Amino acid sequence: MSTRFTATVLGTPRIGPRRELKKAVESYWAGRIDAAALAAAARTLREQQFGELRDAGLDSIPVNTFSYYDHVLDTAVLLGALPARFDAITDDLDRYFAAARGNDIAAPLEMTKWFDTNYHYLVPEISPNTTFSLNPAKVLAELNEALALDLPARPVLVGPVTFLLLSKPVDGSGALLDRLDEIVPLYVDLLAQLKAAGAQWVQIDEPALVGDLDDAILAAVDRTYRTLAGTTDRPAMLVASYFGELGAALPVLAATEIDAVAVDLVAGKDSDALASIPAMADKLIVAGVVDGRNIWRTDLDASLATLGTLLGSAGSIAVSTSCSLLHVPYTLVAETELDDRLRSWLAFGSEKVGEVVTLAAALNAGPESVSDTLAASRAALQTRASDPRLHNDAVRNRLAALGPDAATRTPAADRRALQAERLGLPSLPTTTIGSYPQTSQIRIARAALRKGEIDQAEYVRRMQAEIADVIALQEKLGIDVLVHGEPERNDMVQYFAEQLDGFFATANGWVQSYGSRCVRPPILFGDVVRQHPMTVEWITYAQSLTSKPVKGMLTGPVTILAWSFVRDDQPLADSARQVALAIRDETVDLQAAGVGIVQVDEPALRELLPLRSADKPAYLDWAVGAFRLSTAGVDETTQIHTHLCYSEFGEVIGAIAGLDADVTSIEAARSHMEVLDDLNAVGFDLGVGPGVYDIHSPRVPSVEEIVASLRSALEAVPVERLWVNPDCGLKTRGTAEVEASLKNLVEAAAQVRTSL
Ligand SMILES: Nc1nc2c(c(=O)[nH]1)N[C@@H](CNc1ccc(C(=O)N[C@@H](CCC(=O)N[C@@H](CCC(=O)N[C@@H](CCC(=O)O)C(=O)O)C(=O)O)C(=O)O)cc1)CN2
Ligand code: MET
Ligand SMILES: [Zn+2]
Repeated sequence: MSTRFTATVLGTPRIGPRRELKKAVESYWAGRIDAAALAAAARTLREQQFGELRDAGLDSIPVNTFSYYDHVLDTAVLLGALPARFDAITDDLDRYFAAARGNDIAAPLEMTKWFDTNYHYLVPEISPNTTFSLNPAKVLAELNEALALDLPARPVLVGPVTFLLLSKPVDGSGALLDRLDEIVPLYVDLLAQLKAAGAQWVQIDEPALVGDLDDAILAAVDRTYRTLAGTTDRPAMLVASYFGELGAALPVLAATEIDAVAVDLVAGKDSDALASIPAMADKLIVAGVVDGRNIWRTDLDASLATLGTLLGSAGSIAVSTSCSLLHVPYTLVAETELDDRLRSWLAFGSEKVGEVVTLAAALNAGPESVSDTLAASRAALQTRASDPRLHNDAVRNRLAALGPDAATRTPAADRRALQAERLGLPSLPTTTIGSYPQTSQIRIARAALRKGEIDQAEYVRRMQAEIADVIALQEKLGIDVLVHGEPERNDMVQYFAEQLDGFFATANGWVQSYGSRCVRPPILFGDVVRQHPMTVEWITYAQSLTSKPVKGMLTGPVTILAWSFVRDDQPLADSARQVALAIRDETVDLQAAGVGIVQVDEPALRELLPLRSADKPAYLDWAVGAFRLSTAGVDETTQIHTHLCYSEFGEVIGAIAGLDADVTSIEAARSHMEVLDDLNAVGFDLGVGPGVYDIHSPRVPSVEEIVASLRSALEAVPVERLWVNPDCGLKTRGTAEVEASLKNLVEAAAQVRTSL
């Protein structure tokens, strides 16, 4: 077998340490730079990164983890599987971006969550007419680029089983695993080409195998990897899993001739199973002991112990991250405002690479060879465990004193009548989800405040002016329940985290969310305390400008946790109750300020759903409980709304009903209102606003199509329960298209009302 390596990572961030790729791609879209300039910017980023990984001491370096937009879209291109509607676009790059973002004639591919992360991939569409063909230009180019720098480059591919399981059958396609016979030969061909180009190793990612496995999937794994590993004309083959354990897929893979398996030893529990599989004895285990999903410094002693137990199970061991570093920021070096103690607890991307190298050195040359590093790590873990900021007795006592009724409201039917009387809304009330366009004016004002170029009073004046514009626009359009537009929020999670004790925010900790869009997940490190109201002044200001009701707008506890880096020293459920209490206090303050409707968004409810069925009920139980705790502090005349998006809701439909929110706005435009039937099936009988148009595209929906959506919704939901709203917030859209779309939405609601 080929030379074995000892230290690697499964993948890397790619947006650029200062979001250089985001800026280059957005400049290309805006026509400010050409394709050559974009390619040059991308190449510079890759070469910098390659150099850093090599200099850090990795002896196998992933390539082809770069992407202009998304690696699943790249895989669809690799396999010639873009839908025919993009065929007319002759330029490769423009066709690629059209598939990602849509254009005037063709809708983009759907976007959905990458397993249980906040990264979104584009869902390939496979129709009976899809004729797969191999387009290896990108992976070969990135391989050659790395080999030219004399790097131990390991091309990374999304595996055939995962690719098909993540794709969507369209135009009457049947089970997609049946299409393996068409794509496995392309992988065989590609493996030969990678070998000919000089690749010693290839990494084939099969994260879908950490989900529920049935016999069909296991048979597909067996068939695929017998074929792929059985070809002799190939590099050494690593099959990588992450985000959980391989479980039953592990012995199946081990029985094939693959050379190495990567296991996630942070999220999964494959280490015991590895020991009992004799076939592992001549393979390499790539042990994912450094957490690629979270930002805490690794307990190196514990990792060494884990590695030690694996030593007897395999031919050899390499140290790695649990998954790609795509999900963490580049480096702590960019965080200039952290206090030194906090900093010592953390490891971002480059620090994790350092941990991998240290662990590999300890394995190869003995722990003495890195004793100083091990000692520093131990000391940092100690200061973290003993830091007083981790515990707040007042919060813990408050939570302990809450009875079960703290999460229970008056029965929904009783609330409905009281709220109807208080709010006096027309039938089919119109509303929006919260945010209005985050214009560059708004972001520049925030940047100016940060740099001290304007003071807080000036910042408040500018945000109030934005709020006044948004209120005026909604009044002009004739919307019934108004929002303030969220201009003051850099992000719907970070905004709250910045004001809560127990969290800290990063200055440059950007992580790709989708395409060129990034987030800076806050870091939850201690008990959560709300020191002061977080939204009341903005909402009451907005309410002072109009006689229509303005919704208070909050983010729910599950979503705040899902989009943060969370503490790993207590169950997530406990953290959720602490955050819930802070949100609950905010709802009560909004109510006291006269606000009659409060929306508590939970777009990430589905995202945190565990990947294996056995773990799902316990999650849904605490998640629903935390939401209810956050919303049951108000009295029955206050109408609670929630909002859900970005997912297939099938598996969480029961939980949605369990939230007991008076009104739920839910993404539905792309799924054609099917979600309403699903809600009926679980006896859901509360208010619901199925999104009537897709906000992810700049296209303005016509009155007729919104009318058609509403009529189809009315087949599933009685008029008394139906609300009219877009699919999600409008922050990524332009002002002109928002105004045109909402005008049509109001008009459509009016037409349907008069026809009732
Ligand atoms: N956390 C989170 N996860 C989520 C979502 C979400 O809203 N939040 N929604 C879904 C994903 N959708 C998303 C939609 C939009 C953006 C998004 O627009 N991100 C912005 C950054 C938002 C932000 O933090 N803005 C800051 C900083 C903005 C900035 O770049 N400022 C410039 C200066 C101003 C300028 O030149 O524009 C700078 O610092 O250099 C602010 O407004 O203050 C971006 O990538 O551009 C992200 C995710 C699911 N996951
Ligand atoms: C990703 S869900 C977004 C909800 C939020 N209130 C908004 O409108 O932006
Ligand atoms: Zn949304």
